[in-house]
Amino acid sequence: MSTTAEFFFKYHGLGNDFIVLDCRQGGTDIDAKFSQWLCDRRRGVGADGVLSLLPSDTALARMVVHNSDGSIAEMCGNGLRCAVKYLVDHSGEKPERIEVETGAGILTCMPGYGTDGVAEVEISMGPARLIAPNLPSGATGQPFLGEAVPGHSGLRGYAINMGNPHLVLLDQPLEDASRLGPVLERHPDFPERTNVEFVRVTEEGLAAVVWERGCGLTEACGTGACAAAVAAVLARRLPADAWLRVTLPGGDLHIRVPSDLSDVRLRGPVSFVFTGVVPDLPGR
Ligand SMILES: N[C@H](CCC[C@H](N)C(=O)O)C(=O)O
Repeated sequence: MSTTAEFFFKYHGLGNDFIVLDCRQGGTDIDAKFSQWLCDRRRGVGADGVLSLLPSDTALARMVVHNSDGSIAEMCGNGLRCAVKYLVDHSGEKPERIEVETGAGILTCMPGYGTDGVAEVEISMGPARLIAPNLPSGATGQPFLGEAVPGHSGLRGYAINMGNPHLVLLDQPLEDASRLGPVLERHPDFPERTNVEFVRVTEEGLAAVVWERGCGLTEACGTGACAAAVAAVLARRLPADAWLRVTLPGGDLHIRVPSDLSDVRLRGPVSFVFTGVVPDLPGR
């Protein structure tokens, strides 16, 4: 099924790249096959995901996140920053804040402006959730913090949910991401699969590599950076209520974790790349 969007708009946040489709007029989203094709870096446009913007009764738009494997994610931090740049730059206005409906709730986004429209976006990401119901601790309503990952006794993980699931491995070598990421993404105690963060605590904050659910290794991951910072604060390795720098392969994101975990903040740059005409899916 194609979409009611006539044009696509390509953006990235630190190299985590997305195709934005504005479907608010016709209201028709794409299906898994169409998003897989659009994301194909040889046969399609190429991206880590597709962000469909649909009508919303409660916000400027509802954002649906399609991973490059065609699966749907509840939330995407870098993607929401890209969607905000599209929505604001095409509005003819320069609002201080806008609201977007996501799978993690209605989130408030604060654009920062440069010479070419929105240059940076801060997002109020909402709370970090700590209960992973299928992990052993989840059955008793306890958080999974720094415990041995079932079936991987040498790994200690933090299950942090930012609307989407994350398994954070503090002090795990970043170079293990391509080997261990695909195994842990499909860990049986994460029936919806999970994103996996490999994190080193540094003087300035964190260094992280993320194996993303439904995408694989990416240059950056907004919700992953938030989950990594929450884990480091809970482990008392970094301070709460302070802006922390998370260095990813594509660059730096800044995260602020409140001591009550109620409203995690994500801030980072966003770039427009190009636009094009949405063709019908070949062979359909
Ligand atoms: N692959 C993720 C969605 C995109 C998250 C990431 N790109 C971000 O910036 O938060 C998932 O399935 O949960």
